[in-house]
Amino acid sequence: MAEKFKRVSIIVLDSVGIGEAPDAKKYDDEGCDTLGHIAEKMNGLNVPNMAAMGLSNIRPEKPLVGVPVQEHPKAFFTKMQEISAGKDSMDGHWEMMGLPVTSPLRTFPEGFPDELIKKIEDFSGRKVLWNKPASGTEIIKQFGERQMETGELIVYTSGDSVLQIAAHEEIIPLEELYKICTYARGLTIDEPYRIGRVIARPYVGTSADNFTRTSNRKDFTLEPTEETVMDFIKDSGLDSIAIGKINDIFSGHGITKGFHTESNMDGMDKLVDELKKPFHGLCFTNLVDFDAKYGHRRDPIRYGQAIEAFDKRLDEVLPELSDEDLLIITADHGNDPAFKGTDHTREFVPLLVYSPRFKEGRALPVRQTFADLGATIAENFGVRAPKIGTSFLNELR
Ligand SMILES: O=P(O)(O)O[C@H]1O[C@H](CO)[C@@H](O)[C@H]1O
Ligand SMILES: [Mn+2]
Ligand SMILES: [Mn+2]
Repeated sequence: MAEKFKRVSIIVLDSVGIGEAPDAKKYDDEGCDTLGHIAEKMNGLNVPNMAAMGLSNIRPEKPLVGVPVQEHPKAFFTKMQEISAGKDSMDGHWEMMGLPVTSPLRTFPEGFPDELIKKIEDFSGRKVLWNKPASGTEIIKQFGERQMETGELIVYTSGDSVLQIAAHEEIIPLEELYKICTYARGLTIDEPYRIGRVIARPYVGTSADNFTRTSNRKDFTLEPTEETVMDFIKDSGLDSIAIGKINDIFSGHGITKGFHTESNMDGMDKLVDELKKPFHGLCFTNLVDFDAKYGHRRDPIRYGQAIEAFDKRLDEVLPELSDEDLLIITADHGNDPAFKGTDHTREFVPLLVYSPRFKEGRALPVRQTFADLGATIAENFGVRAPKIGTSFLNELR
């Protein structure tokens, strides 16, 4: 196969947006800017690796505080706009792989209909608590102790198309929680519910002041409605390695090997391990802590520290790359920790494209859809192209 790069590694920094999208108003997200606000709150972001690649060059008109614009950026850089209707992980990742979600998935700002809740109660033999939007860490503070006494299910949602069930691991065993989620997933695939994700949210602890969620979180995502670039890669006999929640997001489709991760750092450990082996194809990593631990929690300082910790781990990634490697750093949506509310924000996402083969990078045109990424990878491996998306492979020289 005459591919340009033998290995393509994508790292999705979950929710690390780079400024409001042109359609942010439609989502009531005007003024959001995940990276920009974090860099301000940190009084400067210390990310030498991404800085050298050209992170601030993506927006020279408003560089990120502490991230100098480079005269000779090491990577090709730009930002991408999302065309999917939603601003959740599923929409973002599917669109990257050529499958935008154009008909909006259902959201339930008033809670889920009684009929659906009743079915979950009948199936589980447990009563449902709350059934409204909430922040996951707050809701277990509020109801965790009660759940420990009564065994009720804490069901909540957000601005996204999600049905989440929080359950204390010692009260509602994991296996039972997953069973209930699988049942709820089955009920909510088609209209009138059509929910993007059912998410199991297990936690442990003895009282409200020490409840902590565990990495046994599990996302039951809708099955992709059509094949994606992931399938095209796998079907061509190439490796398609998934690290973190990628496997859940694609319901295992188009994946030859999937790794569950405990944290961003665990995700980076696994990526470095894979890079040390001679794979041929795609390695697709999602680092979810940015979103789950800091974005939804509206904690800009710890969010910023996590970005700095990630950048430091690039010190171990970069030496593993040869001229036959392409490394792509991007994100799936925004989640500005300095913004109102606790939901995702409609933003551009950064795109850094690096190979040791490049003498120097430069600006790529702003991408009109995340699908340009999938189109580029498909062209690289000579596999079927997605229905939408413009490859920028030829510009990488
Ligand atoms: O507040 P927590 O439980 O982290 O939930 C958040 O996580 C979901 C998935 O990213 C979002 O839709 C939001 O509800
Ligand atoms: Mn996400
Ligand atoms: Mn999220």
